[in-house]
Amino acid sequence: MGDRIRLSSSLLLEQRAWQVILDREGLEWSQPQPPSARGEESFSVPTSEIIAVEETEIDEKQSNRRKWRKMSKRHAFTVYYMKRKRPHCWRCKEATFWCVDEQLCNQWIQALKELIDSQTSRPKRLLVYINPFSGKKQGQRIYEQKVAPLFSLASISTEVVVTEHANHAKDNLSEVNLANYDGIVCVGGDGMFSDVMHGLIGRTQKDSGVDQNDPTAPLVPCKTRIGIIPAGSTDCICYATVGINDPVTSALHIILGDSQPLDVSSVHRNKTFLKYFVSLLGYGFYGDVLKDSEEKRWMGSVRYDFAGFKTFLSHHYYEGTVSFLPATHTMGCPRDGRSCKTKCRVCKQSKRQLEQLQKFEKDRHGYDRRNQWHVIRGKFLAINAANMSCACPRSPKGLSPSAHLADGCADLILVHKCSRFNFLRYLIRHTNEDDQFNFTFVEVYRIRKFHFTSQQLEDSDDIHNMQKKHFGRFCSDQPTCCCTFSGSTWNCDGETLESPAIQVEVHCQLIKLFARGIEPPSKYEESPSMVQDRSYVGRL
Ligand SMILES: Nc1ncnc2c1ncn2[C@@H]1O[C@H](COP(=O)(O)OP(=O)(O)OP(=O)(O)O)[C@@H](O)[C@H]1O
Repeated sequence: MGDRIRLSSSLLLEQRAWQVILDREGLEWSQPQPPSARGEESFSVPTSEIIAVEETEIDEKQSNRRKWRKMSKRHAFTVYYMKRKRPHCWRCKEATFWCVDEQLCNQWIQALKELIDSQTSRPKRLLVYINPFSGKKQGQRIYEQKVAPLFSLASISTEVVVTEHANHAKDNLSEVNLANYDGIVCVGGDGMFSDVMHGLIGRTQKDSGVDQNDPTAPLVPCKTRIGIIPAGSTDCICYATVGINDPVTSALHIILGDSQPLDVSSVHRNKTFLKYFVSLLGYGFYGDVLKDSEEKRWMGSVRYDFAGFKTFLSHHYYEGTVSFLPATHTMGCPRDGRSCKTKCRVCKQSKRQLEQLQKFEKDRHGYDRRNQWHVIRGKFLAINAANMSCACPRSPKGLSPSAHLADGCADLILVHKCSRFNFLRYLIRHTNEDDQFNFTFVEVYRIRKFHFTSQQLEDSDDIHNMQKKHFGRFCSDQPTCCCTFSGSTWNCDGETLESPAIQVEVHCQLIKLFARGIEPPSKYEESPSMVQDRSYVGRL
């Protein structure tokens, strides 16, 4: 605790007397004379984890309790704070302290309010977009029952927009006055997040006069943070940045004003902007699974397993050229086993070094980077660019377990043509402890930029004519292959993208989320056992 004590009083909690101390570091309560059987009891909540304070309404039953009869008047205040329930899962807890007089009670409430207000990173006004059709169509219910009461407890005002069509949030963000809000919240899945992200990045570039179609234009980072309340059928971005898909935990990250910078990659074809992604851009296997699953939406969530199995059996491979610029500014590499954690040092240092490198490249205008590009021609079962680990409940370590959220890099994973059995071994390694990159047919690089051109496009300027002319070309050297099409689709953060040639660039820390990355397990162990175990949310 800090040395500047603001308040120190003897207060009652759960009918026992405690010495309660408040300073700028937080709130601490301990037993002045611990009963010998119980041993010393002391609890603390850091300021950054105090959610709210309220004067407590005292009902008849409470005021008639034996201990209270000694006091002439009854006054109490309740402190709401964040408690780690299990790894990555947070809850709002409460502790009610009883004071001997009204003046003391008001003094405590005032001091706690001042302390909470000193947390300037916390949002006061939020713009909330809810997709009513996300996942199991529970978005609105989840928001109203689990999230809105917490926002109101934390005195956050909200403007809620229930989306009426695809891209509603994106379109809306092009015209709202962003200065009116401290953050944007999306309630839905990865698609909804993507809508909000595209809206916010597009708006920021437009306001700054940056042309998104220019692949060489440095993008302006967005100031407004985005919060994700997971309610979709796929919530991978929330999982990879918070560690769990839990609406209450995400709401608490927003309330406490967490901030997690995130890299965003842009996808262009020549001078046309196509899309942004923060998680995965996958061609071949992951593109085909997505395309097939989109055609089978009527199957519900089982469509992903079905499409995955079918795509695995079809075993298509794709020919093309990948060229990439390796990341030289970062001290991390894809197989170093150093996963991205809260306050990641790799991300911080990489950002600093990238800024120096970009300044050097700018100063030496015309600096020839061509000789630094690597070129790989081949036949690929999958080409994946992972901007983050891409961990999800199905694959808790993700496609690239050591990829970082904010280091200005992506991990480019090239899975060359191999037997079905070997490809199955590769896929299985995403679910166990073994290194999924330890195969001769898998290459992985940490990169800043990459280009891909499919074989068809290299052969001709007109891809459509080429598909007709060379139909089945890729099957010709694999007689058993039953392939009836020659190009794959890109899986761009769960949205399909058709383009036989793309240019990708990672933009370091372009956006910020209300999150803090993955907390190490020690954080959970440090969390104090609490005197009261009444969950605020549990009562809602
Ligand atoms: N009211 C609406 N009607 C139809 N589509 C909408 C609506 N609001 C948002 N969308 C679109 O729905 C898409 C998917 O949304 P979201 O990711 O929230 O749900 P999901 O169930 O997880 O989706 P998916 O199953 O595609 O992963 C988004 O691209 C978004 O633009």
